[in-house]
Amino acid sequence: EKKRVRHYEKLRRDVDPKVTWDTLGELGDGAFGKVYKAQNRSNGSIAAAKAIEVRNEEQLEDYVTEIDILASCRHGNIVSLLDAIFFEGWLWILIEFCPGGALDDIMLELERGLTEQQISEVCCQTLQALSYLHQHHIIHRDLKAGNILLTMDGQVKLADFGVSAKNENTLQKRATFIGTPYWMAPEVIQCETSKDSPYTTKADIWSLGITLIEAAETEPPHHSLNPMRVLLKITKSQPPTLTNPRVWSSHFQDFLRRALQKNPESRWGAQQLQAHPFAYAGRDGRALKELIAEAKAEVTEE
Ligand SMILES: COc1ccc(Nc2ncnc(-c3cccnc3Nc3cc(NC(=O)c4cccc(C(F)(F)F)c4)ccc3C)n2)cc1
Repeated sequence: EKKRVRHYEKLRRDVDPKVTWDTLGELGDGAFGKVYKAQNRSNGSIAAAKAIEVRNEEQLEDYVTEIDILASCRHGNIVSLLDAIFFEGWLWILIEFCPGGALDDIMLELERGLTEQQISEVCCQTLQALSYLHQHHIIHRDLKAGNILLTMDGQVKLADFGVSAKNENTLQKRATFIGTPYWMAPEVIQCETSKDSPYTTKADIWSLGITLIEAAETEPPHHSLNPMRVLLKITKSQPPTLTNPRVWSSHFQDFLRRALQKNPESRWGAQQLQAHPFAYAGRDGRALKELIAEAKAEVTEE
């Protein structure tokens, strides 16, 4: 019968990506397909390009949600969509290239955590991205240092390299293969059905708290436990705190207390936390610029 071909506003069809984009080299081989660095032949802009093999229209539908979210998110602290092309069974998603890479890779490179000033700058800019997403009723669901990208001038760009499509129906599929649970909020693990779904925007705030501990200590709490044990630990234990509180300010510790409330109702929201002194101190941005310079310098030294 006639193949149903839907039209998606942001998706170009039957255009060979090679006509617009020149692939420069591989960026990594993700679980879903290959990721390349690519340059736009006409304006020279650099992109990260994900190529996914799509067997049929219904599988394409899953990925279109990700493209819709990326296309609708216009914010300085969220990665922006440069192009999306479906050509000869391959879906190409191209977003602005962030030369600094992901925050977890930067900590691996430097073999150390961030300073408190650098953490407050990550906190301030990530909160702005979360505020924007939450105002648009989008929940990230997988916030961690591995999904925080940096530009050369120390700007945070929130990304999501996890399984694509951030929508309810894949939530079920997602639920079957739960990602790494270290950053998961207790209510998400307990699937407490608050109203319609276990997730509320507050789940991202818990993950932000865990991500800031990760930025301070290079690993999230309970990182030595296996994923199954972590689910129990998170739901049973008191909220995690910094291992060595003496080396951190009371503002940082108070911020974590507000974000790592086990009851989502008493957990502060993104807007509220943006006014917290710890996030407010991170408005500057210079400390992150130094972090990138160091990480990049290390690479050239090798
Ligand atoms: C190893 O060294 C590096 C150095 C620089 C970079 N820079 C970079 N810059 C931009 N993107 C990437 C990237 C790397 C691996 C896989 N995907 C990447 N970006 C990407 C992200 C997405 N999707 C999202 O980020 C996304 C999807 C759903 C929701 C959201 C959000 F909610 F955050 F808006 C974001 C789609 C397509 C691509 C190519 N990587 C990466 C590794």
